[in-house]
Amino acid sequence: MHKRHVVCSRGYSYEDCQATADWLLAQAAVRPQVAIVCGSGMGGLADTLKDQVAFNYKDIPNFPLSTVPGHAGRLVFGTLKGRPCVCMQGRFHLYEGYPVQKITKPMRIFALLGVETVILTNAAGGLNQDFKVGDIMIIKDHLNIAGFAGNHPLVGPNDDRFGVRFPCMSDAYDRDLQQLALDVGQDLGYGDFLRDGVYCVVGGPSFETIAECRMLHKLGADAVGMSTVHETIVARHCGMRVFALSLITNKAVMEYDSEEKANHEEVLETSRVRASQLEKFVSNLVSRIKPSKLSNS
Ligand SMILES: O=P(O)(O)O[C@H]1O[C@H](CO)[C@@H](O)[C@H]1O
Ligand code: HPA
Repeated sequence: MHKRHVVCSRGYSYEDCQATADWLLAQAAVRPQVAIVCGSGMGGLADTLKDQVAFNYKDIPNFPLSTVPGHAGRLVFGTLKGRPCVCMQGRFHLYEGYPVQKITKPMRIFALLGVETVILTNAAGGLNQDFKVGDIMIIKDHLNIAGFAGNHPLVGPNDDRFGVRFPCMSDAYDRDLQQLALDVGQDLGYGDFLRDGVYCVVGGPSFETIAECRMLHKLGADAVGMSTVHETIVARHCGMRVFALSLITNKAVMEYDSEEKANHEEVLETSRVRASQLEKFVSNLVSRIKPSKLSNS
């Protein structure tokens, strides 16, 4: 009982999430069906929303703050090809020092806003040797190595109002949405740089060693990054569908004679180069997602 009180009082309880959702619902007329999270350097996605109502994270009650370059820190409501959406222009990462419950709290708030589908985007290093910088990888599965050891967003008392104690993750990434994204990519002529694969989350903020990259690849990962998986788990826990993609912004360094060095500037530069194609991809995908219930916005 005491333990439950401690966890709830940190600001991640159902009531805390509901209070933030109520505040947002009172400020914005849009009732979003789709939530989009912008990866590093991909904040331009949010700028494509029409009829925007935007909030700086610092002005939203009980919302974390963005601290990473390439993550502006704004929550943008609006429409994308007529579909009501909310977009996180900036996400939170474990290495910023936030507890995993805090970086995933926006997912619970989205569920309480009535969001049905979450689209997560990220920048990632390519481990699969067939991948090239600039490829877009549709995430079909993930490896949550830290999660095996207990650094998992659902650790703590379970609130059944969000979801079940032991949620299934074999269907974490919605297969219909993956197929729809492939169709959208083909229609846009993106076939040459559209892939699918397994994303592995690491804690960061240092990039991986050569031995770590080789290990992750052997374990079945095609791309490595420092986000997304925690958000996926929490979004699934509260019943939302998830589609996720990685932009391969750099090749993971796998050879000892390589002169390459992973760096955040290259990550942001690759995101900039692919920005308009990513925006088209996501907006076309959003326009073709069938809502499961009729919106009143
Ligand atoms: O996953 P997103 O937020 O796109 O950011 C990726 O880019 C940063 C490293 O350059 C890390 O934060 C990594 O996770
Ligand atoms: O190579 C990487 N490793 C981890 N995170 C990343 N985010 C972009 N590129 C990378």
